[in-house]
Amino acid sequence: MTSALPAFPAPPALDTLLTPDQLEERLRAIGAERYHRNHPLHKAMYAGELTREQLQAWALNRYYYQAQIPVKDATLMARLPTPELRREWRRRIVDHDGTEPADTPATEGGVTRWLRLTRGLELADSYVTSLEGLLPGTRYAVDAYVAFVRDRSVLAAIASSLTELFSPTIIPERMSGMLRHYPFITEETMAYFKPRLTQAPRDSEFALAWVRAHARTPETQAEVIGALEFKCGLLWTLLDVLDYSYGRGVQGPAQAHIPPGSFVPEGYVSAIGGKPTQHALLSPGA
Ligand SMILES: O=C(O)c1cc(C(=O)O)c2c(n1)C(=O)C(=O)c1cc(C(=O)O)[nH]c1-2
Repeated sequence: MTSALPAFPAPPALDTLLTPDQLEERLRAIGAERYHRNHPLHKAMYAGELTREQLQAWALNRYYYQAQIPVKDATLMARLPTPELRREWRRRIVDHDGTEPADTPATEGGVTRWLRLTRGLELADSYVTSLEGLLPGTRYAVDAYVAFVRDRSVLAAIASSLTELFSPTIIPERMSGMLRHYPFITEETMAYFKPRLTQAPRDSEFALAWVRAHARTPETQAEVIGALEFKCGLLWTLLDVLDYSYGRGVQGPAQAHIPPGSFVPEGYVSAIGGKPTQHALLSPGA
């Protein structure tokens, strides 16, 4: 039995056909307006206005995005029709999952590098990877990305990765702001981000060229625009749910709405009651 309503209906066609340059201009305008670089929580983060516990919550939740990116890419790769496209997507999976120690070159993947950040913030790997303390909103938003690339056209799926066109703007401001403002953040804990500065432009240039070449009707151009809007909304939502759940700065605990079962930092207990998630933290000396 097929369901009556598609999970992600295609948006209505554009009124006019855009040239590839006009389409790219539209996509860049969407990024300038909607990318999570403009989210108030991102700005507060690199301005040094968050507490260590709020950064723990961010890193813990964003781990799920990192962990599901290779799942998303493998889902898409299975749908790609040519060896050239599959090779391109295979490299993305290797970037995130790494290679075997015996492989040449043996590379650490992005998911493992993310754990350096969560460890630097004193979260235990076992707690982070168990996904136990995730906010439900994080889980729904990230799962929607995997479902989107599974259910929509290959063109829309490829276009949904185009937020990476804009990540080279957000990563340097996040890295330098965090290193400057938080004494417990070091180059080592931020190691995840450096390789992304070369990986993201390479990946997004390929995806952009492919989209420019293949979105040549008002229908497909609308799909591409809709895919990028969907993805910007997803990244925005990841920050919205953190903001709502943990608040910002020293006022955070008084503003917090932590859902039952999600990570409860020690500093939130007097405001919200309940118990802190002690097993979330590295044991001293670990
Ligand atoms: O730090 C960021 O703000 C940021 C943003 C994005 C993005 O724009 O989707 C990605 C990443 N990082 C990232 O690290 C990453 O591996 C990644 C993969 C993808 C994707 O859609 O395939 N986006 C992103």
